[in-house]
Amino acid sequence: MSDTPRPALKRILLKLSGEALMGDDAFGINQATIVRMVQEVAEVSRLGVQVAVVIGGGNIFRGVAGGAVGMDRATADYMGMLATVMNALALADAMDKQGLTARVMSAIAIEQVVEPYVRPKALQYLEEGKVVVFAAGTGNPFFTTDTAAALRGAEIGAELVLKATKVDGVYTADPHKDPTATRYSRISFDDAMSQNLGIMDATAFALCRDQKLPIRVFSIVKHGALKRVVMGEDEGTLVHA
Ligand SMILES: Nc1ncnc2c1ncn2[C@@H]1O[C@H](COP(=O)(O)OP(=O)(O)OP(=O)(O)O)[C@@H](O)[C@H]1O
Ligand SMILES: O=c1ccn([C@@H]2O[C@H](COP(=O)(O)O)[C@@H](O)[C@H]2O)c(=O)[nH]1
Repeated sequence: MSDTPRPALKRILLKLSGEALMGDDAFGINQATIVRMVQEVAEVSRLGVQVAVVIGGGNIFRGVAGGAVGMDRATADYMGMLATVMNALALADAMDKQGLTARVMSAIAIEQVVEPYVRPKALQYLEEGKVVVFAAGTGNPFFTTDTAAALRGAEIGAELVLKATKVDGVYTADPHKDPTATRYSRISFDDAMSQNLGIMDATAFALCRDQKLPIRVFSIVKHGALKRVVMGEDEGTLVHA
């Protein structure tokens, strides 16, 4: 019998920040960065963990920014959702190149480009060991891909939502703005919401809280951090019920 450590999780929902895809660039997708991120995903997928991904779009377009310059907010949000479809296609392409089998499923019907989100089909792909990339967020304006991650995570019965971002956890304040901010190793949903911690939106926190679906926030920039989370090691911040 092998004594190789086994993953602590069977099925995860990984939220990848769109902004993290930029690497050190000003916008868009940095090729070396996406390849490195996909290597980390491939490592946990090959351990037998079922991986579903929700990808953000902040590296290409944010509806709230479009709204701020006078564009109709809902129209701007649809543009933001389409931006996540572009990221999802790039991610799936990079996954296929690394020997993973990826399937992109969109919350908005664009069937010539990607298949629509159908829950039983997504579950089937996960059981088959394919990586499912959920594109177009929730399919509704006025939401975010963090909320899509909470929603899809609950729908597929993920044990944990992993928010992979540029910071290494939840801080007392935005660490990019307040250098004195300190990191929590764990925090309850109620405390995160009552303190208005901007790492995720309140809708995402509330949905995960109600569904008793914990979130772990960790750095996708830190090599090996994703695997450490999957192996049940202490990494980043746990947000719990
Ligand atoms: N209390 C906090 N703790 C940690 N980070 C925080 C906090 N408040 C705000 N932030 C900011 O939240 C950012 C993380 O958000 P991130 O870019 O991953 O989310 P996102 O907006 O969903 O991403 P994207 O839209 O690019 O997919 C961090 O880079 C950090 O600057
Ligand atoms: O369910 C959703 C998800 C996203 N949007 C719009 O897309 C952009 C990009 O998503 P991020 O979560 O910011 O990465 C977002 O700003 C919204 O404009 C949406 O409308 N509905």
